Amino acid sequence: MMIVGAGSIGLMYAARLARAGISTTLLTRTTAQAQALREQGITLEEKDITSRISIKAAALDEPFFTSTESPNEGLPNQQDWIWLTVKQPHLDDKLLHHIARLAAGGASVLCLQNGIGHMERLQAVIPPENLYAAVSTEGALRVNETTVKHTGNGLLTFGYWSSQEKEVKKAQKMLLQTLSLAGINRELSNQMGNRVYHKLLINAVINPLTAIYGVRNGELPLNPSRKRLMMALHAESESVLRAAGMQDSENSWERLLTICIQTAGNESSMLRDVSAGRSTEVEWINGGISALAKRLNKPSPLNDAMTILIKSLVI
Ligand SMILES: NC(=O)C1=CN([C@@H]2O[C@H](COP(=O)(O)OP(=O)(O)OC[C@H]3O[C@@H](n4cnc5c(N)ncnc54)[C@H](OP(=O)(O)O)[C@@H]3O)[C@@H](O)[C@H]2O)C=CC1
Ligand SMILES: CC(C)(CO)C(=O)C(=O)O
Repeated sequence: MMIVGAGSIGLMYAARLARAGISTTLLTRTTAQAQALREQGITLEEKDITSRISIKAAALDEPFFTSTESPNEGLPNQQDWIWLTVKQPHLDDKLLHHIARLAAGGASVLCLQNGIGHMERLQAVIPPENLYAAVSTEGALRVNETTVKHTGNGLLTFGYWSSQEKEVKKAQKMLLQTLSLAGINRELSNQMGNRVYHKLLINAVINPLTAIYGVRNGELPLNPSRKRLMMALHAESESVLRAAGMQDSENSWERLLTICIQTAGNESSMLRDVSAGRSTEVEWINGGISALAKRLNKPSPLNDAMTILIKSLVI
């Protein structure tokens, strides 16, 4: 396994895979983080136990990964999986180029981003039979360069991004087995577009509103005015996503409220980004819904407003 992006989700999955004895390499942005990981391993904080796990790590632009003299040396092969665990704003042309190069030997690419828009960009550089979308409901929070907290158990759902691809390949079976060996709850889906839309609907409501009001997920529906705004944003987003092809969205409002309760103590990722002054994923969440609405000739005033409001909070 090769995991690109040693943040919350990348460190959490890398630690659990490596702990199960699965060969795992973390590819970081900085050489300093790769060196710290090589020296100290990953400290994984779980509910009852904290463990230290040795890990292989390198910076993505270290000579080993960028060499043009022996371009295929050390690169992943057809049996391997490359997990992409960076955030949406990180996925620039340079990183896409790196990913394409890493995957040139036929490795499968698993993309764990929330929001929409990234898969279309990856589709331009990765063949459809090797490109997978994933939706994770696990919770993870990076404490520092080598320490991560596993904040909530969940499920990793993955499957081909292209609906044309049907064959269950050896690589998928291998990943299912590997995840099971690592104690990671997982399922294979042939409806990833739909899964991505369902997660998007949740993120489009909880993330911007918790960030604007500065509240944890559980507090959001407790105030009646905030709850009315949640309902209106949910109705608009659901209507756009249904028009775009989302299925099985009955009871999605109740599901949204259940997630607020299940993750009551969480600060949403957007609230955390805004508080830390980092760029957010709003452009790929509410901005993604606005872009779909525009394409479908539908109005999306609330999603448009969320995008502007969140962007104005991070200068
Ligand atoms: N955290 C969670 O619980 C969940 C997150 N997700 C989704 O997963 C994705 C990742 O989230 P999360 O882990 O929280 O984000 P983080 O910001 O914690 O991690 C992103 C990591 O990507 C690294 N990165 C950025 N650019 C590059 C690059 N060019 N090369 C290598 N690494 C790079 C960053 O490095 P640096 O720090 O050095 O800049 C950082 O370590 C997001 O789309 C999020 O929505 C989905 C479900 C749950
Ligand atoms: C589901 C939710 C809202 C949990 O916090 C999330 O995915 C996020 O914070 O990005």
